Amino acid sequence: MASSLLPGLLSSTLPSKTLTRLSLQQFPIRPTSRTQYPSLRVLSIASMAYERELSVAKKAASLASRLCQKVQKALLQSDVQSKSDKSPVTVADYGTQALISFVLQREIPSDSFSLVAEEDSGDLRKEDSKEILKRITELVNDTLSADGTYNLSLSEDDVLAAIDSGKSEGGPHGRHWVLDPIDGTKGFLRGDQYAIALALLDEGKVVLGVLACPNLPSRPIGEPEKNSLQNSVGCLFSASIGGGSVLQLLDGSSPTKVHVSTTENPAEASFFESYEAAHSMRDLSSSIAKKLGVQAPPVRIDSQAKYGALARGDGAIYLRFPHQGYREKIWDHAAGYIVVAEAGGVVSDASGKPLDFSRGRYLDLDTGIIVTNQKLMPLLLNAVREALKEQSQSASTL
Ligand SMILES: Nc1ncnc2c1ncn2[C@@H]1O[C@H](COP(=O)(O)O)[C@@H](OP(=O)(O)O)[C@H]1O
Ligand SMILES: [Mg+2]
Ligand SMILES: [Mg+2]
Ligand SMILES: [Mg+2]
Repeated sequence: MASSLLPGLLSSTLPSKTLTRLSLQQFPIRPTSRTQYPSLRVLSIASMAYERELSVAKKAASLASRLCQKVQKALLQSDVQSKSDKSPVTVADYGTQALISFVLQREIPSDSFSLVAEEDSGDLRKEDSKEILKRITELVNDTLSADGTYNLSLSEDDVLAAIDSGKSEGGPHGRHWVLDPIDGTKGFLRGDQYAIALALLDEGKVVLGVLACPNLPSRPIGEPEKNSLQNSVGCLFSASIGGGSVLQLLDGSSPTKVHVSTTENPAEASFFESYEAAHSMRDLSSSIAKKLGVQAPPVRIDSQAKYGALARGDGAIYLRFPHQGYREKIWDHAAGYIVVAEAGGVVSDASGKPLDFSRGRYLDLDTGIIVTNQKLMPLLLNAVREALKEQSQSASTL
């Protein structure tokens, strides 16, 4: 539980009077009101219940975006490490996890939640990681001090403890924050799309989610630039249960409700898949798209930015079919799931079952994940069924 998160962090590093509230004007911690979002409907009772958590999540993710942007601009070879599963991890993944864990711990009663997050500090505690830990600690402190909300500095031990507070197993009871500090690390390294993804599970259900996509243009993907407003880059999607999905720029401006594409015609629909060929079976996606009558070629984007783009109607379908044996983790989908669901979309496994985020750190899935609007889902499920049948028939004749 959270009382064991960041042991000693607050008491050991804070001057006693520094329990200040967050100050960023564009992401106030005070409950959002109708006057701030004049174009929005009054939020439902359910979403009001998580209003404070939502504003804390937005604040934490936007702070983390600044840290990531700084690292991405000046990425050093020494900023990148390889995890035991050979996947990449950078100072920005660790820095973001420490920063967000710290903000949650400061802003939300600490005995009321746990944190399920992707990274851990194992590699950073090794003798040859001293320099990298120093750099992460500097990054976190620079980001905090540039923001000015917290008048304090974290020690290296605080940073390690903050990262390790994300070891929770989650599960069906209580509240668990779910964090992917950088989703799409490979995209981040290429200078492409990535997302900071933070969601809250309450009694096993995703009740809010925030997706910060620092490299996502405000104009729809695939649409040419038209004017200077459309040239802005950096999107923050947020959603809470019953409250709809909102997109604003990362600088806090232009909050608007978003909705998934309403197209009923697969010939007009475009589909998203992973940029990384190793993350999803492209032959299978292409066979599904063909059966459905989709004309456009796949749009390949890294990270949960796909969920955000789909929530605002840039494309109508997202197909994800990992190779056999791969186990999906909850932090790769929780925030994206609620952003799409609250924008009117449907997210399910390949057999049409809803995703179950209550089973711990992994999703227990049937084959793959498919996302689209309510009208197209029955057609998509038929196409998936047929394509999977063909795939297994051709495998058995080999
Ligand atoms: N072989 C594989 N199959 C499917 N997903 C994989 C994978 N290897 C890594 N991933 C996951 O794919 C995520 C990126 O998703 P996408 O393909 O949509 O960009 C990675 O998140 P991280 O970058 O947070 O590690 C990682 O969890
Ligand atoms: Mg990773
Ligand atoms: Mg991820
Ligand atoms: Mg990640």
